Order: sequence, then C-alpha cells, then structure tokens
Amino acid sequence: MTKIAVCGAAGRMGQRIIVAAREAGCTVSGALERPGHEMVGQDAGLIAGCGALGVAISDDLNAVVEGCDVLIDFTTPKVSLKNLEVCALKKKSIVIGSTGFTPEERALAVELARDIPAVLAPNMSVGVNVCFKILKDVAKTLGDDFDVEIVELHHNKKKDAPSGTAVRMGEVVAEALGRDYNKVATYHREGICGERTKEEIGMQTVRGGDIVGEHTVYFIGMGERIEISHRAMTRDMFSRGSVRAAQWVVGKQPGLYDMQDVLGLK
Ligand SMILES: NC(=O)C1=CN([C@@H]2O[C@H](COP(=O)(O)OP(=O)(O)OC[C@H]3O[C@@H](n4cnc5c(N)ncnc54)[C@H](O)[C@@H]3O)[C@@H](O)[C@H]2O)C=CC1
Ligand SMILES: O=C(O)C1=N[C@H](C(=O)O)C[C@H](O)C1
Repeated sequence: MTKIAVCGAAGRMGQRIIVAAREAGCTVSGALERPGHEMVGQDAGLIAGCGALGVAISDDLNAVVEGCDVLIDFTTPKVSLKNLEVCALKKKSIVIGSTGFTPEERALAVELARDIPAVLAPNMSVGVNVCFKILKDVAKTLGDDFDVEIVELHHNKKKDAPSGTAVRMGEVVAEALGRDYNKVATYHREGICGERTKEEIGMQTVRGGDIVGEHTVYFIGMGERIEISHRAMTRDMFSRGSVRAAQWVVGKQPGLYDMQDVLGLK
C-alpha cells in the first residue's frame, strides 16, 4: 500500500485528497499544514470528513516526509519548491498540484527533481488532460487563420491568475502554432488599445462565488467559431488524479513528469 502524506491538508484540495487516498486503498501516513494553522494537532481524517485516521495534522515537514513514500502537495509554488527540496534530500517522491509558478520557479523545480521522481501538473483531471491533447491538433489544423482567446472562471478564493490550466492551454496552442507563449499572451485590454494582432493569445480571467473551475479556448475565424470547454463540477477528479499520480510515480526514474505521462497521453 502506497504511504501518502498530504501537504496543505486542511485546504480545499488537501481535504479531498485525504478522502481520495483512503478510497484508493492507500495509507495516509502524514498530513501537513503551515506552522500556526489552527488545525495543527487535529485528526486529518476528521477535518477531511472521512472519520478519524489517527493521523494528527503536523507542521513538522521533515518528520512527515520521512514517514511517507510520496508527498502530495497542493499549496503555493514557494511551499512546493521547499517540499521538493526536502523530498530530494530524503529520496522520496512528490506530486505537486500548486499553480502560479513563474518560468524561473519551474526551471528550479526541474533542477530539484533531478534525483527523485516528481509529478508537477496544473490540472490532474483526465478531462482537462485530454483537452490539452485535442487543443494541439485543433491549433495545428486551423493554423494562423483563427484568433485564439482563452477564458477561465474560478471561485473567489483563488489566489493566482490566470489559472495554471489556462496558462498550459495557452502554451500548448502557442507551441502548436510556432509562437512563444510568453511573447504572445495578452492579459489586459483597456482603452484605445488598438486592433488585435494575429499572433496574440488573449487570456481572460473571471473570479466569483464557488465556481470550481471552467476553461474555454475559442478559435475564432471569419463566420465561424470553435469552442473547446471543460467544466469541473467538483474537486474530486483533481484529488483522484493526484492519488493516481502518487501511485504511478513511486519507483519511476528520477525526473519531472506531468499528468500526460501519468495518463499515457504523450
Ligand atoms: N493541479 C490541480 O489539479 C489543481 C490545482 N490546484 C491548486 O492547488 C493549490 C491549492 O488550492 P486550494 O486547496 O484551493 O487552496 P487552499 O488555500 O484551500 O489550501 C492550501 C493549503 O495550504 C496550506 N499551506 C500554506 N502554506 C503551507 C506550508 N508551509 N506547509 C503546509 N501547508 C501550507 C494552507 O494553510 C491551506 O490550508 C492552488 O495553487 C490551486 O491553484 C487546485 C485544484 C486543482
Ligand atoms: O485553484 C483552483 O481551484 C484550481 N486551480 C487549478 C488551476 O489553476 O488551473 C486547476 C483547477 O482549475 C482548480
């Protein structure tokens, strides 16, 4: 049985991951929260709503990593990079779902994952990962004649924008069209901003209420439009995906993998 520890255990995702790990027959060996969090010391299963597990939420990163096969981490990029460093020192695997990484932080993650197997993915659902695959083909087929705009909607507690999923969608489309995402992504239009260029990929963000996560990529041509949309109704396919990734990654060759590797979509 894979021994899974969860970082961000009292968070929206952390709680669902604890439930998913139990449902998948894994052992929840540890649960981490930030020092000073009000849930530290409480039973992780009770907080997640799946009954007592006899695992107290801890703020001792080293001890929790020591006791697991794999750490699943849904927090923030800075916390995830620290966790990756500790997992590398202790030769443990890690699955990271945090989003909002800068290109420099992502490069550091690749570097830190040189000696251990790690998965880093902005979206762990099967549906979104199939969308990534479809988007590549659609973009290649349509070429430069269609304007690309990406719109994402999330709950009002989300801290990063655009979502990691929207950025990855933009990167997939940009690469398929031979463009550099960081040069063509357009996050803001206001005032007399001029006509749209052919190359730009518009990135629009909506925040409100309890929206779990919705993404639409628009390919807009003259007189017709293709929309590829994914709507998440619950967080459960993210949490189940992260547990699937954790079971997959233990024992793999060192390096940084993504969900396409886990799902065999490459
Ligand atoms: N890859 C995917 O499929 C998905 C990724 N996400 C991403 O996961 C991240 C977390 O999202 P939510 O759970 O909604 O946020 P949240 O804010 O509900 O949970 C994050 C938790 O991390 C804890 N935390 C902060 N610093 C910590 C530290 N040093 N050690 C241990 N715990 C610490 C916080 O106290 C909080 O409980 C975000 O970056 C989000 O975008 C969310 C859903 C799906
Ligand atoms: O913060 C969230 O909630 C989500 N974040 C991920 C992202 O930034 O892409 C994935 C999902 O859409 C939910």
